[in-house]
Amino acid sequence: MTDRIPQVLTIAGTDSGGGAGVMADLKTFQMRHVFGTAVVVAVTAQNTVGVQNFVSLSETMVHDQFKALADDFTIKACKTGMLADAEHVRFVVHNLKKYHFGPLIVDPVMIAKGGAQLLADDAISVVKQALLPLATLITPNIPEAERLSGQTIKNRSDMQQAAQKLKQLGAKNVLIKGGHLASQAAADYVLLADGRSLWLETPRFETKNTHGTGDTISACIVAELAKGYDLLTALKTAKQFIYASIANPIEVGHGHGPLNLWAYTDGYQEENDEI
Ligand SMILES: Nc1ncnc2c1ncn2[C@@H]1O[C@H](COP(=O)(O)OP(=O)(O)OP(=O)(O)O)[C@@H](O)[C@H]1O
Ligand SMILES: Cc1ncc(COP(=O)(O)O)c(N)n1
Repeated sequence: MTDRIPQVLTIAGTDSGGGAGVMADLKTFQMRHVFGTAVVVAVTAQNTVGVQNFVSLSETMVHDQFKALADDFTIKACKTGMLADAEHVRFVVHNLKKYHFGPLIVDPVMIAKGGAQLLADDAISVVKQALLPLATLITPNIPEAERLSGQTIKNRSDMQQAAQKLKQLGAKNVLIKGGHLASQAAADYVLLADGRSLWLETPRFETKNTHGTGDTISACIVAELAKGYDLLTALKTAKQFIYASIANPIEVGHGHGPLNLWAYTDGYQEENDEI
């Protein structure tokens, strides 16, 4: 039997509200025609208004989930999201070194849209020292890039400088998401391993429904890499996917609503039929 469907993995926290974290990742994987699996690091009680509570899983549960997947699946690409604290970052790093899950996208989730802290302060240095050097691509938003690079980011030139610093920390490729920058465009900066750089840009769509945008764009990149596309093609597809998901809003909940993952169409089905 052949592995016709690429299998991918998210290592993150759940969102009971279904818009971010593991749930957003699995929904994105499904929409992008790959088979999604998950190692749950933390469980949040969360909705579109905010995070009410969360608990992280035991060391054994984290290790056992990794082993269960490694024993049975051929994972082509993976990502990390909410990792809770320093201890859990170390558990995850241990497993990422032990097993081969393909290219790793590190989405260094720190603070939820509603303000809840999803990564303890003591974890930042562990992320920098132990996780970043394993990353094929790191995808911080502006506050996360500021924290990791140790510089403030107010404009595009600051984004470019910060990306160089993140590369020096060991991430092979860098995507700094510009959603939090006050600008008319939604402009993200890409610095590639070979030194090439570019801006990925769409119009900014005015909406409060942007819960899970960071999770969704990184999950889409994982899916495209698993299907065999090169990183630049994966990044461009993911940027179009996220724009369509934001610019065709659905109304769910009373706070920052989730994205419309049905909005993007790219003819993937026809392409697939020819295989
Ligand atoms: N209003 C918007 N219109 C269009 N694109 C947007 C908008 N807001 C964010 N984006 C895009 O969505 C992607 C995620 O960006 P953002 O900087 O918001 O990440 P994030 O803070 O990690 O997301 P989140 O915290 O919601 O998960 C980027 O490509 C960004 O440019
Ligand atoms: C489990 C989990 N992971 C990530 C986010 C970030 O998403 P957002 O910034 O849109 O709240 C979240 N809220 N919850």
